[in-house]
Amino acid sequence: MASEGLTGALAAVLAGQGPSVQSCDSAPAGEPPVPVRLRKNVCYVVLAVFLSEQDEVLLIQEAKRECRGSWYLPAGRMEPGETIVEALQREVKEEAGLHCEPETLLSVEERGPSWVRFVFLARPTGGILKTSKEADAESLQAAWYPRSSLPTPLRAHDILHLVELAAQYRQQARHPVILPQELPCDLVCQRLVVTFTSAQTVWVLVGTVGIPHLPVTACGLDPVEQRGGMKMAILRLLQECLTLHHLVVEIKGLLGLQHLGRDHSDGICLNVLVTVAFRSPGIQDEPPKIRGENFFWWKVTEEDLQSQLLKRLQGSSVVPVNR
Ligand SMILES: C[C@@](O)(CCOP(=O)(O)OP(=O)(O)O)CC(=O)O
Ligand SMILES: [Mg+2]
Repeated sequence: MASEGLTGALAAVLAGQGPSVQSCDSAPAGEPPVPVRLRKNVCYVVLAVFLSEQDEVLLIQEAKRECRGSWYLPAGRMEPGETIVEALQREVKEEAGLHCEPETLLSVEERGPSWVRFVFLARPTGGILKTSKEADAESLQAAWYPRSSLPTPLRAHDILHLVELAAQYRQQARHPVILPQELPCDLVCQRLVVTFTSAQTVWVLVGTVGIPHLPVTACGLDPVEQRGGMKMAILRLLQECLTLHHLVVEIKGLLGLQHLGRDHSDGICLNVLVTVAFRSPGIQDEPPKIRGENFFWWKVTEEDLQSQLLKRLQGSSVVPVNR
């Protein structure tokens, strides 16, 4: 029988929130992971997609020598001490002249745990659009363009997919609003909602060290985990308790994001929905066996929680995490 705390934690994570990270259930071999420091061993980037009711996209013209004159979405590297939303609002003001509010996370992109980009759908809330008269080192100007005819050259074509994500979200929101929760964290880590479903029953993997909790895996900044991406930390934890070769593991995406930024707390915790299923198509009514004492399968029987979880699973109602 799960504790009330566990039910509350799962409900909070499904609502895009979540408890602050107390400890990790899995970490890279060797030295304990060092606290991350922005601009020292991690780089976080924020990027805003503004899509007007007239289906126009806000683009900025880059001033940097290496991409001068090319067009891109307002984006930039976070600075120590700021929250993710403060960084987004600063970059949009600097590059486009506008005040803004984030509507929701659209996507999280990673090139390993030391480079993570947070992509937001955002809306303008004031300010004056930057024209070429206000050109400076941050950007030459900003302008709205029809989504069907963006200017060239683009700094990089990766933004085309992001603009499409925004248009799809506007057309039909596939996931609830998900915004960063300001909670302290020292590492780049992932809290996992690992599920096994059979008929209309769903089990969730629970860590037993300390009080029962949703397991947390710390991401390493070593070359192996950099090359393998953030999924390596998830597979490492699962390998510690399950026999993966007869299972299919699917990392569905983000349920929530936790970061503080202030007080040198530069870590992030991604709350990630994961499914495990047996490779063999036979009907498996029970979840796969767990090795050791550090985890168990919790059958979610609380009706509302179970239906919320099944709904998220069936609809893949999560923010995509892409490499
Ligand atoms: C790194 C980017 O996602 C763009 C954001 O970084 P900038 O080069 O625009 O940084 P700032 O000078 O802080 O605005 C592009 C990439 O290749 O990742
Ligand atoms: Mg920039």
